[in-house]
Amino acid sequence: MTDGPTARPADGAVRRLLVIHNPTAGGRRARRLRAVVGRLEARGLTVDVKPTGRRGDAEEFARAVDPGSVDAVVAAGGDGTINEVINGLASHAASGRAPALGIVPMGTANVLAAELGLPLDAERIAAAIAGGRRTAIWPALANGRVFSMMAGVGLDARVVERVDPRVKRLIGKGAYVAETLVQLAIRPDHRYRVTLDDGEPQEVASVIVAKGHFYGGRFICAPDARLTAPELHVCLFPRGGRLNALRYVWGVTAGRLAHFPDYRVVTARRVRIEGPAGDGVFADAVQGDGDVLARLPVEIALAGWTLPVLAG
Ligand SMILES: Nc1ncnc2c1ncn2[C@@H]1O[C@H](COP(=O)(O)OP(=O)(O)OP(=O)(O)O)[C@@H](O)[C@H]1O
Repeated sequence: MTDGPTARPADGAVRRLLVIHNPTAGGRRARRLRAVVGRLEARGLTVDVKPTGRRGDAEEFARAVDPGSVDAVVAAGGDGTINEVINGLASHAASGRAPALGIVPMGTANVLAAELGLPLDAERIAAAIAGGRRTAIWPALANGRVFSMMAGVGLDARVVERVDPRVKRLIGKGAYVAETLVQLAIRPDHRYRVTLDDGEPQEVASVIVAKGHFYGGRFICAPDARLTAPELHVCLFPRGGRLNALRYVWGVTAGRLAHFPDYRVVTARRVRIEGPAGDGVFADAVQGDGDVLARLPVEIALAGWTLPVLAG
């Protein structure tokens, strides 16, 4: 992908950075960020750190960036903050002028960092950012909102929607395990209609639309999905009821999904998901990159542009 007419270094080097930092992410791992910034400055980079004050700030800060004045926008936070930054960079990327995205993983699961093979120690994070090696990823849209790794409808969206951020801060990933158990016990048995491209609608209990092959940490639902491929991998969990939900959760966590005769992964360019009217107030949630991104019905498709990511 080309960078367009900016004043960026012709050699693609990364010299000027805007770091967008969620100070509430991942139990406040501020020390990691300080260490990374120190190492970047020691390498001669100009680093401007902007902390977010509330949800939505990261997206606004990234959207307001002048692509001619920074070489990279670094998201320092969890997958939710990275997702916001990517949404903010979307219009720049659509016109081929996006600064590269850098990542300082500070979240609970850090799925995007895992997918890109990014390190977690300060020295190697700084080296990946300063090194300037870019990987072009193909994000997708769910009702116009960008996601880079996965969108889900059904049990996982319900867990994402209901997990208590305070519990997440206290016990990290355990909060998702606890909320999954709660939802397995209390969640109504909803069914969804999924239409892939111009095919016939099919009924499922849950669906995950994957751009990357890791899910919820380092579980794998769509083994062949790649961020760098312009393709959606649609994971279909057809059977309803609590026992099947439990079986699917076990299949994902134990790496046994591929052995389930009813589980399928198919590729598509467009996915439409419709569902019940939820609890009567809100339609069921659609999670994207681990946050609620939309509500049903949802149209999912490739965004149609690539984003350069500093992947080391
Ligand atoms: N200053 C802030 N105060 C409150 N919420 C924020 C702030 N900045 C960002 N957010 C929101 O907090 C949510 C969670 O943040 P983030 O994903 O960065 O961290 P996390 O929840 O610790 O990690 P993970 O997503 O891996 O579980 C995001 O959806 C983001 O929009």
